[in-house]
Amino acid sequence: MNIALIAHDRKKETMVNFTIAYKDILEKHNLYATGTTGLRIQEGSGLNINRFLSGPLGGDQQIGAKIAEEDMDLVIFLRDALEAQPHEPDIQALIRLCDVHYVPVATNLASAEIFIKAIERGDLDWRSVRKTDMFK
Ligand SMILES: O=C(CO)COP(=O)(O)O
Repeated sequence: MNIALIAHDRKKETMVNFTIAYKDILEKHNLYATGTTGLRIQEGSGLNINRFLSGPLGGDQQIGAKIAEEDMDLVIFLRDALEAQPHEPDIQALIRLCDVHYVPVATNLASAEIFIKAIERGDLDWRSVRKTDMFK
């Protein structure tokens, strides 16, 4: 399964700790991240991450493109809801595309933990069916 991991600056430590805590699950999947988040995860957890550009430089849009192409199965986006981001339109666009394409998206740690356990149980296995059938 393809999983995107994104965190705003004040949530990056939480993201790193999350990936360390769930490394045994995450390492079975293809992991993608925006630039700085990906670097921090790699350094902190040792997980292998496919890194895009930093968010403000277009990384959210690059992940959005994968969502639009039905090539992303889960997005964990630990947003900072208390600080304005210069690239807010990109963030909104990414989340909008998750809704358009039925991609589960967790925007805080509590929902991220539920999704990661759901993946382990196989609750998101329907994604592979959608990928092959829906956009033929
Ligand atoms: O800004 C981001 C998401 O909107 C994250 O980008 P970085 O991972 O490069 O900090």
